[in-house]
Amino acid sequence: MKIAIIGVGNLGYSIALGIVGQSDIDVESLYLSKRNTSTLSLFEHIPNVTITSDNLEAVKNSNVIILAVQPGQFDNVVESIKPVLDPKQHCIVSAVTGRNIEHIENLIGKEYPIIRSMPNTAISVSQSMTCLSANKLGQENINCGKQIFNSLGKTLYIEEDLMQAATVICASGIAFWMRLIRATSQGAVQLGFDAAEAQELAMQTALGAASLLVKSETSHPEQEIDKVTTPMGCTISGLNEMEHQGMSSALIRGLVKSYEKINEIKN
Ligand SMILES: NC(=O)C1=CN([C@@H]2O[C@H](COP(=O)(O)OP(=O)(O)OC[C@H]3O[C@@H](n4cnc5c(N)ncnc54)[C@H](OP(=O)(O)O)[C@@H]3O)[C@@H](O)[C@H]2O)C=CC1
Ligand SMILES: O=C(O)[C@@H]1CCC=N1
Repeated sequence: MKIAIIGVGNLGYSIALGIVGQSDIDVESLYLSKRNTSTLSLFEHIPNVTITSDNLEAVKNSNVIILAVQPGQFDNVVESIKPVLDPKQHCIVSAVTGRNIEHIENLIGKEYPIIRSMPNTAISVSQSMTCLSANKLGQENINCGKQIFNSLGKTLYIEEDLMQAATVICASGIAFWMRLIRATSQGAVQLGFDAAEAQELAMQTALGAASLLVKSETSHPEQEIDKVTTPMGCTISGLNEMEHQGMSSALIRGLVKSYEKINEIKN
């Protein structure tokens, strides 16, 4: 694959890190394009990686075009690369929030494979949960997206009308889980651990909890909770207090609030 990432900011940079750190993807070349390339020095001496501020050069020399600019920058960027787009050469993979497939087709035409993707920043460590949807040609070429995103975590193909919800759960979800881990660290410091120890305890326990579900056959959180909550013990006391304080409710309401906000972004 010859890949171009157009817009190498928070997300594009994470995708680039994932791609260069992953030997499972057969990448012949990787173009990283943004206006100010000084932030890309980490990639300077990596074989097959070209850093450029020329989007047209990146697109001409690639066949998978990953778009990772801000929604407000998207239309101008797509219009500017349109003259060098070729439906026989290019598969378009957009990671841009709130710009749906119909919108992209209206900009470039229906004759392109278009894959809409929603990765998260854990793609930099090959642990993204990436949701994908596609137009008809994109579905026929879905392997070009799956080859990349399956190597950098897991993928789920979804109907496009679930993409906003997927963004909240998976992409914003990184921030939500970080805050839960941070709050656990703060509690651990109050209970006597130093900051570094506290973070290690919080991180590894979060990883362990998720791994139990990923690896077990039963895969239901409440079954794992039952194993830990000794009758009249400390776990159930703490857990019930958290629920009295609205933990599940706060999380669900936060997810719904994010969803309401993302739906305010106009196509
Ligand atoms: N951050 C996240 O976790 C996630 C973000 N997203 C989506 O990904 C998209 C990008 O988000 P994020 O990475 O946070 O945003 P950033 O602002 O960090 O990145 C956007 C990048 O685009 C570059 N850019 C802007 N204009 C151009 C242009 N004309 N040509 C080439 N590059 C350009 C900017 O660099 P420069 O100014 O140097 O050109 C910048 O590095 C958004 O649509 C967001 O909704 C999706 C999932 C997760
Ligand atoms: O917060 C946002 O709007 C974007 C979409 C998902 C992650 N960042």
